[in-house]
Amino acid sequence: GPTAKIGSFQWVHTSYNKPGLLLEMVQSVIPPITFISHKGLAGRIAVIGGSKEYTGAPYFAAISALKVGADLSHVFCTEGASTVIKSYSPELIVHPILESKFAVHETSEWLERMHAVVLGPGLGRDPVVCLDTAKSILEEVKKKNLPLVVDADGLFLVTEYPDLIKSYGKAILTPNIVEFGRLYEKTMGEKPKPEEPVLAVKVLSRALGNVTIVKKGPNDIISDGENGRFKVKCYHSKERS
Ligand SMILES: NC(=O)C1=CN([C@@H]2O[C@H](COP(=O)(O)OP(=O)(O)OC[C@H]3O[C@@H](n4cnc5c(N)ncnc54)[C@H](OP(=O)(O)O)[C@@H]3O)[C@@H](O)[C@H]2O)[C@@H](O)CC1
Ligand SMILES: Nc1ncnc2c1ncn2[C@@H]1O[C@H](COP(=O)(O)OP(=O)(O)OP(=O)(O)O)[C@@H](O)[C@H]1O
Repeated sequence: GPTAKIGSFQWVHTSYNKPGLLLEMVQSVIPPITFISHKGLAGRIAVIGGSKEYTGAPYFAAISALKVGADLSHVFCTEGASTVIKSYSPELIVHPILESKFAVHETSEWLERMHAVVLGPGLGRDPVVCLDTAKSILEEVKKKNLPLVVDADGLFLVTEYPDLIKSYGKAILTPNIVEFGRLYEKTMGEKPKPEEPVLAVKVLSRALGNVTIVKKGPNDIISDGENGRFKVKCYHSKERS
């Protein structure tokens, strides 16, 4: 299939046959540099995640947003994670508010200015922080109609309450094989059939009202239940990123 080189990774996009299409798609999302733009216009990202135990995952999500071109990256985490994440990088803006009783309100005010949200990396599964606060924050994200990526413990939350994400067209779920299996079983009432991995992703996406699912693995399988069903194969060293 056609290939495009991005950094040291080579991606093969298997269902489109036009050479260079992926590169064109990437170019189309890069904003032009002009003299009238200012810091923030190329992307303000919110990462909801980070707990006493897990500080790496939210850091990587937030710093990756900056590395691919966003201007500002905020992390909304617990007190215990905050100083650690701040000291990984002076570039991140870190709000230690997830345990505050005003967490939802305060986060929601910040969300007014955000362009996209990532929910779940390193969030943990605390009944209050994850199942209560993060749940309410997800509702706020939906009210504001913001693009949303749900990963890690955000997927745990969504597996507890699949209706939370149902038919939210701006959601992208990024389960690994284990997270996918749990969400599939909860939603479909049976385990996914391993012999039909692509169909399983499509079926789950449909059952959740066509949210986009990126099932990670040796082949990432991406589907919105209808169009653009494809596999992305990633050729690089076995060391993963
Ligand atoms: N540095 C940080 O801040 C990070 C923070 N993170 C945080 O960690 C927390 C727990 O997340 P988790 O994935 O370890 O636990 P869970 O979902 O219970 O699964 C455990 C079971 O699933 C299996 N298994 C797992 N992955 C698999 C795979 N890809 N492919 C195949 N099998 C796989 C695994 O099998 P095993 O390897 O033991 O054989 C085991 O049986 C969560 O709070 C998250 O936010 C992480 O996101 C990482 C970095
Ligand atoms: N067996 C594999 N061989 C090569 N690359 C893989 C393999 N499995 C996963 N990957 C790559 O690693 C990425 C993350 O998939 P993985 O299954 O490790 O998810 P994860 O456990 O949620 O990891 P992370 O928390 O780092 O996102 C995939 O998108 C893919 O690019």
